[in-house]
Amino acid sequence: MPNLSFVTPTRNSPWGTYLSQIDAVEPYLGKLARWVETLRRPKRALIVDIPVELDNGTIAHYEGYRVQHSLTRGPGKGGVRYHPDVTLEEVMALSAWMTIKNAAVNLPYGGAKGGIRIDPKQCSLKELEKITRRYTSEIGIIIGPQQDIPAPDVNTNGQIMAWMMDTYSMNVGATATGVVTGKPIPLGGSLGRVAATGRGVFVVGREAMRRLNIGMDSARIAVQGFGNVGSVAAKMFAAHGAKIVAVQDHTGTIHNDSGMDMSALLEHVAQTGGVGGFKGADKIDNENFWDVKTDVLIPAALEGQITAERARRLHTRLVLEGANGPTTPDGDQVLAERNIVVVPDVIANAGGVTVSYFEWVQDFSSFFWTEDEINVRLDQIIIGAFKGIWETHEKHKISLRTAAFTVACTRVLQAREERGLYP
Ligand SMILES: NC(=O)C1=CN([C@@H]2O[C@H](COP(=O)(O)OP(=O)(O)OC[C@H]3O[C@@H](n4cnc5c(N)ncnc54)[C@H](OP(=O)(O)O)[C@@H]3O)[C@@H](O)[C@H]2O)C=CC1
Ligand SMILES: O=C(O)CCC(=O)C(=O)O
Repeated sequence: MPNLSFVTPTRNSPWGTYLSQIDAVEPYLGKLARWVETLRRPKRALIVDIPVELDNGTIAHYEGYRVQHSLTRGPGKGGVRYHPDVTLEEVMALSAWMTIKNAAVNLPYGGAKGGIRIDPKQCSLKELEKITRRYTSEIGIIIGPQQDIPAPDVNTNGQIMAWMMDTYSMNVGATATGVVTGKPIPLGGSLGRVAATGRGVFVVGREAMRRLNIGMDSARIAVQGFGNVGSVAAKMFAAHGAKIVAVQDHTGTIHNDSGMDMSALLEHVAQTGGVGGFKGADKIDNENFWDVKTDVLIPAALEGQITAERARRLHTRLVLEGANGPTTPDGDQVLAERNIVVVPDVIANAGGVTVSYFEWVQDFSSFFWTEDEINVRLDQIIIGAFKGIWETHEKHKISLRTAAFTVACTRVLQAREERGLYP
């Protein structure tokens, strides 16, 4: 492990996972490998204290982060996560995966990510607004439409982006719609952004399934996480004939061997807040989710879910990583030994940031596209990027993850070399 004094990663922790992915790509970088160390260090990491007065009158302090892993190919870009387990180490890894993802689909961005260590389910709407506004002011010294552009991630949404945009705009004295993406449509948001990540998961999955001869009509799919990414992906796969046989979130794990009715499940989740208790499926133990017989498994929750132990139990042919970093290095090794194909996060979930890029471009030009135009362009970019990664995987006989990293790191390090080091 490189000697960064401010984190202590382990082999399967998020930053440790990212570092092992960089180790794997190094032999495929040719002469650019002399620059690889730049990828093992974030360019800039900001830790902020967020003091707020709660509804009961007490003062609470939350820890917030914004990490800009790379600014080599353009401004930082990446979401903001609200979760009680957020740490600097996790945000560093998430920001580094943004560098790789943005380069893998050739968007003109570096990579960044932010987060607050908080359980937003315990906060009132008023408290959430205060926390978001204070966090935005604190990280305001490093974000901006040309510097670093946040977006939604776990437990953040259009409302939070609206507060961030408003706070930043008040602080700079001008409306700056391009400072965040994933905004509501009336504030310069883009059509198609809410569904974009799940749509990208579906499009990449369909491309991979075609290459692996997995028929859509007969495909059995399990999804972990039924939020923005998992629910849209599940709905799209079901609409194209696949069977969603298992779904898991914090409220439980449900299973139906004949496939579930997605409209009814979405309705149930809208009413009750989770998949638990859904009448159209049986409840099973959470750990048994990993034993369900499937063709495609979509982890769409958090990091570190597919451990070596779970990877040994999977009955599937394809893992489609909707979440960022869901597979540990040990899990990845077991999947490779078992010939289970993994389409990595950095391409499988790149649809969201791609439409964020469209939103940013639309905000700058103040000219807005139709949803059809957005979806056609999204599909073109994602399918083209996946094709290039697949060809690299076949050419070097390497995993799709190492192939995606080869394409992306080559772009980042070429830019690094051409920019040079000194002001
Ligand atoms: N939103 C986006 O545009 C993008 C998101 N991603 C990644 O996709 C993943 C999901 O993000 P998103 O859908 O936006 O987040 P959401 O907050 O919308 O949903 C997260 C989902 O995961 C569930 N979940 C959380 N922890 C667990 C767990 N331990 N076991 C089972 N389920 C769990 C949540 O359940 P519950 O509600 O019950 O807590 C919820 O259903 C993350 O890794 C994120 O970084 C990647 C690219 C873009
Ligand atoms: O839309 C964006 O800018 C970033 C989304 C994100 O955080 C991700 O892709 O993980």
